[in-house]
Amino acid sequence: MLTTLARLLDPLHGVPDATRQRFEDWYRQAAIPQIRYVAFLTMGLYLIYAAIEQNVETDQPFARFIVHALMVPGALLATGLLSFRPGRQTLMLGLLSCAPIVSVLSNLYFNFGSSRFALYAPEIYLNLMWTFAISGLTLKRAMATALVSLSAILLVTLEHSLTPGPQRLHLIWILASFSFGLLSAFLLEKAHKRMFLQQDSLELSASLDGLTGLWNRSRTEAFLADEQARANRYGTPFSVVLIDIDHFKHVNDTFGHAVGDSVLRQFATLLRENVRAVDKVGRFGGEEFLIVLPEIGSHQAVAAVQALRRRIQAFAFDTVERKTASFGIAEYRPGETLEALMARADKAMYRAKASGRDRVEAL
Ligand SMILES: Nc1nc2c(ncn2[C@@H]2O[C@H](COP(=O)(O)OP(=O)(O)OP(=O)(O)O)[C@@H](O)[C@H]2O)c(=O)[nH]1
Repeated sequence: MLTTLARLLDPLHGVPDATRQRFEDWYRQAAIPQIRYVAFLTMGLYLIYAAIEQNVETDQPFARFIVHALMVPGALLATGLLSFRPGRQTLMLGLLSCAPIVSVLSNLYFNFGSSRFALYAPEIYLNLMWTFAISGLTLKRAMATALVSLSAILLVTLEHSLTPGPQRLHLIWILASFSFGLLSAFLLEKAHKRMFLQQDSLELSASLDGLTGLWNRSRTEAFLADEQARANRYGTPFSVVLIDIDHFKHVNDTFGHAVGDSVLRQFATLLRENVRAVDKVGRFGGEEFLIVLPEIGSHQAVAAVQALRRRIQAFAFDTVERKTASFGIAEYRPGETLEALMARADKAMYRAKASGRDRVEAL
């Protein structure tokens, strides 16, 4: 019940930290173009605003010009330009979080107390909405920025708002813009989180083998390529094991395809449960499987795979009881192609078959 409620408020509630981190990275990348265009557009609008303001009879026209034509547009221009620099995104978000606060403070400094305040106050409301709904900040950051702005506004205007008069209307508009802004930011973030989770589960199901739930062939090959890149970069070893169930055709022919499928599923579970968490187990096709073993050479791989072979040999499969498999191990040789590595594993596996099956061979 509580978990359902928490999930309703935050679709990422209870997901592992790594998934949350991936969401944050994904969200940041998605928000960058939005931040860039919103920053440039707002900068343009501020310049128009400053030009109009110069033609209106106001006090402190020079100081207003400095803030509205130089400081705020300057901060927005810097934000927009920094969005092109991947290494400067923290600075960009810092600027983006500070600009609305500076803008609200300047507005209060110039206008509060003057008879023209009602004319200039809408900028403050707009600022709160902007911070939450369109700036591109995450809910957490927008909330921090808007709360600082709101506290400043309340501190400065509260005394006037408490006495009867039009200032009280100002409080209502502040409350309205804050709450509408907060609501849209909350709903937007929720929608983004849902979208991320959907995309994530689509990506995952596209990487899995439908029958066994293991990684499919193309995903396993991608793991292999990652390991090869890591080995070439850091000089760490890794090994692969090609596994083929012995006389599997006999299972299909004797007990039918459904039993064959069930054996494949149980076999897959056995593989998954008897390797390290870092090992990647994939179904390569039919009754053939591949395990990628990071950080270990063929010597250690043989010991690990012998233990796995014994577990399979001793396992009581439904209907067919005993089933064995043949294993071919190859350790990556720096500089060789993945085709060459796989060809050696394949050769080792056929050697295991030729030597009587239920064996482990390394090449
Ligand atoms: N039930 C089922 N059978 C499959 C699946 N994919 C492949 N097969 C069967 O797996 C069998 C593979 O047999 P073979 O490659 O001839 O070899 P084997 O009988 O395992 O004998 P050895 O490999 O020489 O020990 C074939 O009969 C395929 O039809 C599947 O998804 N489900």
